[in-house]
Amino acid sequence: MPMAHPAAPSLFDDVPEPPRPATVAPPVTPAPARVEPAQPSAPAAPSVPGSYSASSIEVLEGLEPVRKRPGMYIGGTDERALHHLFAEVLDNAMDEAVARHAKLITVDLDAEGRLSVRDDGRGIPVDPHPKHPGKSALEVVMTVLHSGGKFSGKAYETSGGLHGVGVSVVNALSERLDVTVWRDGHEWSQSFSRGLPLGSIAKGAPSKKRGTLIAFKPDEEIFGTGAAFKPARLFRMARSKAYLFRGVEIRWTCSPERITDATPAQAVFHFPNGLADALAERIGELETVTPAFAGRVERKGEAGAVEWAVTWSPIGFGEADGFVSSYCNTVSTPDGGTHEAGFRAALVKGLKAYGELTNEKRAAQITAEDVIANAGAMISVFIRNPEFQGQTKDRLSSPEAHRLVEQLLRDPLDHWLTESPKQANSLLSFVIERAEDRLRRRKDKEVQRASATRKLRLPGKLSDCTRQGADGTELFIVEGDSAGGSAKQARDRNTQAILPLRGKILNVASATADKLRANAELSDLMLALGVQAGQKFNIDDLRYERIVIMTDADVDGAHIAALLITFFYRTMPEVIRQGRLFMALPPLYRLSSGPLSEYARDEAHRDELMATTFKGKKVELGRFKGLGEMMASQLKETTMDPKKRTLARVSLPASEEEIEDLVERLMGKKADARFQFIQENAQFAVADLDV
Ligand SMILES: Nc1ncnc2c1ncn2[C@@H]1O[C@H](COP(=O)(O)OP(=O)(O)OP(=O)(O)O)[C@@H](O)[C@H]1O
Ligand SMILES: [Mg+2]
Ligand SMILES: [Mg+2]
Repeated sequence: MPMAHPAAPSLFDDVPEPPRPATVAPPVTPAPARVEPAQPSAPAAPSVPGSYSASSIEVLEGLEPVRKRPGMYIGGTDERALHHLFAEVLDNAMDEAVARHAKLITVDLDAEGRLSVRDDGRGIPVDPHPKHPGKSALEVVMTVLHSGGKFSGKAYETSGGLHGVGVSVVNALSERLDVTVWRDGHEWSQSFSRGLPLGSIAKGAPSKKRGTLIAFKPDEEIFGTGAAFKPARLFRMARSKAYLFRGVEIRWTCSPERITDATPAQAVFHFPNGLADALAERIGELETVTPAFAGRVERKGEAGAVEWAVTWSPIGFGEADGFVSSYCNTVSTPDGGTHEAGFRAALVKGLKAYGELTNEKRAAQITAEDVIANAGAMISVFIRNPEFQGQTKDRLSSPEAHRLVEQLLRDPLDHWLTESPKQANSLLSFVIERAEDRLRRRKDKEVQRASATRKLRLPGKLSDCTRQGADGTELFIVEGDSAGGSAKQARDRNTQAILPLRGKILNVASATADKLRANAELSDLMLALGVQAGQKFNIDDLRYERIVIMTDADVDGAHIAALLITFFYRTMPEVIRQGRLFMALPPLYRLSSGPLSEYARDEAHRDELMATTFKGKKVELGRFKGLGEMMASQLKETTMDPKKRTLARVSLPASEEEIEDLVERLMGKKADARFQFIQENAQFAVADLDV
C-alpha cells in the first residue's frame, strides 16, 4: 500500500508513547523497525539494521492499522474502496432508519469534494464513555476499532453494521472529518484529521433536533492525489439504498461543479413498493416471460424479513443473460451468499412442485441454474447478527439466511404459481426449455470433446473453420499454396475451411490401395474429412456439410478436379450420392468499362456480356490465369461467398454404363478430353445451381 509518509505512523497512537530515537529508521526503509530502549528484564537483543528479532515485531495501535493496511478494511485504495467509505456512513444512517428511528437521510457532495451524510435518527451518543474516562461515546466510536452499539442487539434489531469498525475506518482514512450530533437537547460537534481528534467534543447551542451529520473528505495520502468521489456512483448507491427500505426518504444534492455526466444535481428517493419498484426500473420496457413475482414477508414473533422481486427475460437483461442483486440488512452483497442460495432453492423447489402438480414430467430435470440463468432477481433479507465475509461485506455467510429465505418464500411462491396457471405454465415451459438447452449443450460438448481428440490428427496445412459440427460448414480443396493463401483470406472463418493440395495428386483410378494410403496429399485429405476409406467409411463422420473442389479454370485445374472427383467416386461414392461434393466456378474473365465491371465464367459468358451489358462500350478485358492471381476480395465475391457464388453439384449419371463411361473419361489419357468433360459438366451442373 503506498503511503506518502511512512515515517508518520505514531500519529495514530491512542496512548502516549515514550519518545523514540529519531534516527533509527532511514525514511527509505519500507517497514521501519521500531526500536524501543531495551527493557531491563528482556534479553538484550542486538538490533543490527536488517536483522530480524523481537524488535522487528510491531504492534499497531488505535487506528494506525487502518492507515497502514487499508486493504483489510475497505478492500484496497482504488475507486471502489474510496466509495466504500460512503457505504459505511450511509449504512449507519440506514441502520437508524431500519430501526425506525430515522426517516430522512440527506446526502450532499460539495464543490470541494466533501461528502456529507445526515440522518434524523437518535444521534451517536455523546455522554462520557464508562470505559474510556475523559472521552465521549462519540469519540470512542470514531477512534476505537470494534466499538459500537450493534453487538448486543439491544440498540438495533437487524443492522447492517456489526463489526464496530465502519465509521472509525472512514475517520482514519479522511483528511478531515466533522461530526455533528443533535441529541439530549443540544447540538454537539467534534472534528478529526486522519483519525485524530482536533479537540474534544464541543457542546453547542440548545436544539430540539435529532440526528447525526458526518461530513468528510477522503485522504489523498491514502487514495492518491486527485482521488475524488464520482457523483454518478454516489447517486446510484444512494438510490439503491432507498429501494431497500420503504420507510426512508433519501435526498440527494450535488454541487454542479462536480458533475461531469448526466447525474442530477438534486433528487429525492422514496420507493413505497421497494424492490418491486427497483426491478421495474431496472427492466424498463423489456419483454418478460411473466409479470414480476414480488413480495415481502416478515418472520412471525422474531426479527427477520425477506423481500424479493423476480422476473424472467427470454433475451436477457442488457449486458447479461440474468442478474441477481442481493442485500442483507440493506448492505449490498455483490458476491451473493446464503440468502441467494436460499432464494434459488426456493424457486427451483416451487417450480418442480408445480410441475408435479400439473403432471409436467419434464419439470423433474430443472436445476437452480436453469431457473436463475435468465432471471432478473432482487432479494433482500433482514436478519439478526448477520455474518459477512470481511468488512466490505461482499458475501453473506449466515446459514440462517438460507433457511429463512427458503421457508418464507415457499407459500407466496406456491400461491403465485397456482393463482395464475397461465403465467405459471409459461414460466415452467420457459425454464424447461433452459434445462433442455443445457442438456443438449452438455451432449454437444461431449461430441466436441470427441472431435477435439480427433482434431489433434488434422493435417497441419488445413485451415479449419471455427464452427463445431458439420452443419453449414464447407471444405474447400484448393489447388496450390498461393491459391490457398487467397482462399484463406477470402473465406468466412466460421464456416469455411481451406485445404491446399500441392501439385498433382495420384491418379487414383490406377493406384493400389497401399499407394493411395502412402500418398501424402490424399491422406491429408482423408484426415481433414474425418472419414476412413472403403468398408469403414461412414458418412456421419464427415466433418463438413459440403466439399468444394476449387481449381483454376484451366487444363491443369481441370485435371486435378477430375482426379479428385474420381478419388471421391472410388473411395466414398456416398459423398457424391448424397450430393455433398461440389465444384467452385471461378471466373475466367473480368470485363470492365469505367465504373462498370463484371466477371465471366467462360468464353460464351464473356461473349454474352459483350453483347449485352457492355454493348457499344470500350471494354477492358482481363483473363485470370489462376485463382492465386485474384485478389482475396475478388475470389470471395465471385467464387466463395455463399450469397453471391455459383457452385456446381457433382452428380452421378443414372446408369451403370454411364458411370463406367464417366470414369473412363475422367481417367482418359488425353487431357483435352478431360477438360471437355469438366466444362460440359460444369455447364450442365449450372442448372443444378446451389446458391
Ligand atoms: N448515524 C448514526 N446514528 C446513530 N448511531 C450511529 C450512527 N453512526 C454510527 N453510530 C454508532 O456508532 C457505532 C459504530 O459505528 P461503526 O460504523 O464504526 O460500526 P458498526 O456500524 O457498529 O459496525 P460496522 O463496522 O459493521 O459498520 C454504531 O454501532 C452505532 O452505535
Ligand atoms: Mg457501520
Ligand atoms: Mg467503530
